[in-house]
Amino acid sequence: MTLGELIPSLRPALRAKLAAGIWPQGTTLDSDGELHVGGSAMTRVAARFGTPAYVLDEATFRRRARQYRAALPGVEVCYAGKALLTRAVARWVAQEGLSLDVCSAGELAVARSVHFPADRLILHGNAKTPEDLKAALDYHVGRIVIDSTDEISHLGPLAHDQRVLLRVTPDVDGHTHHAISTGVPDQKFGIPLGAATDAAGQVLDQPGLRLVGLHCHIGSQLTRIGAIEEATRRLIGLLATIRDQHGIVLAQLNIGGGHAVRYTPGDDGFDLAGLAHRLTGALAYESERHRLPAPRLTVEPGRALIAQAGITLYRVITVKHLPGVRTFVAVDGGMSDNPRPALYGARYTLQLIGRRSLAASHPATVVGRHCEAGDILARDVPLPGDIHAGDLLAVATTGAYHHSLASTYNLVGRPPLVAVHDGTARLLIRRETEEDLLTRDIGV
Ligand SMILES: Cc1ncc(COP(=O)(O)O)c(C=O)c1O
Ligand SMILES: N[C@@H](CCCC[NH3+])C(=O)O
Repeated sequence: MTLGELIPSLRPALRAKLAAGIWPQGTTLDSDGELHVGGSAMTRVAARFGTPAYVLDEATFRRRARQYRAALPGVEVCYAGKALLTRAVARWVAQEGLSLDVCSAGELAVARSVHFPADRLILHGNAKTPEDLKAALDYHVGRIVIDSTDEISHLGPLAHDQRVLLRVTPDVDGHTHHAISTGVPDQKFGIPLGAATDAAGQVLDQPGLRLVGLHCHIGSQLTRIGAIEEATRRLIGLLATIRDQHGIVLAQLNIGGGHAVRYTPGDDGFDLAGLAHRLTGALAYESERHRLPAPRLTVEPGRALIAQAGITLYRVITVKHLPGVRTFVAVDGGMSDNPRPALYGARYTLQLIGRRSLAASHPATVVGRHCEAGDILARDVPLPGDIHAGDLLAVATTGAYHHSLASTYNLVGRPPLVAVHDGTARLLIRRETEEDLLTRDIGV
């Protein structure tokens, strides 16, 4: 029996400190190492659903959604479903009054399955297939964001009074990892600023399309709000040029998402209040300068709404101490459930859970079970020196781009996604089984 169990009034004092703003809201670590998320004990979740497991705290997501709506009054907040989309998440998005960005017929099918309001859906994609476009037109999605001049001729003949935005590359560097930097000329998304006025003319020539605004998205995990402000200013300038050239005033300006979150205590956060302030100023100034009515703004955060709501639970399988080299702690997941370290050099905050260790912390490298030396989940993170096989580890801030980026590499089935709320835990996505994997393998 732990001290906390013997003397319940001592429990708060015995709680260990968790880094602020990284774990789901209200997460606590008890004196016995139990981690509570959304009122559920994570050792019980691990026992019930197995490991690895993604856990998602509904209240954290809803709170972030409300914070966004409160910080940006009058601005449409559109959740970018690519970060994590399931039917439950789509319902939460609908209930919180957000719009939803989908970027494939598959994501649209999830939205459709919960009757997500079509007028609050925005379809994205730099290479939408005929199936993507057909699905969007069938469901009458509110807006399609045109990404290329080819797409104008693909979509135009199929559409009837379809509202569209034009995605423009504003030539603004978001100063983020090059793989997720999309505001600069040398990347695949959008139409260059210099070509956008002509492209707008091509859209206006299509009787089936109704051009209602412009879009830009300069990248992901952005910390510099000045870059988003600059892109906004440039696009308002473009609205004026389009008015001057084509005699049409576009009413909508979607400035994308990309707002950063903190994965480790040392990371820069994102100044949402600062962004709101700078956008209000930029919108008023540029609209006045160009004698334009202020367009309705849309923001499209994915990560900033859902990353902090998620954690991942792993079981330690082996520990290798290589003297003078490093300690490798190998867990039962890896790059198939989290490719972000391999893709972007991402770093995380980890916690041993399920027991309290008094051993001193040492740097260890947490690796996965896949057949790649680069299958590293966390390099040189402090873990108790007595960590051993059978221990449980929790990794914070895994709500965004984990489940959605997962693969079945080495034919390891993808983990379940468990939602926690008010002390209950329920399965949103079940674990992928060997039978699931074999079902698609139909040629013998
Ligand atoms: C068009 C568009 N909107 C929104 C997002 C959401 O990005 P994030 O999750 O970084 O907010 C993305 C992804 O970068 C995107 O491509
Ligand atoms: N997958 C990236 C974000 C991509 C954003 C989508 N355009 C990440 O995990 O950081």
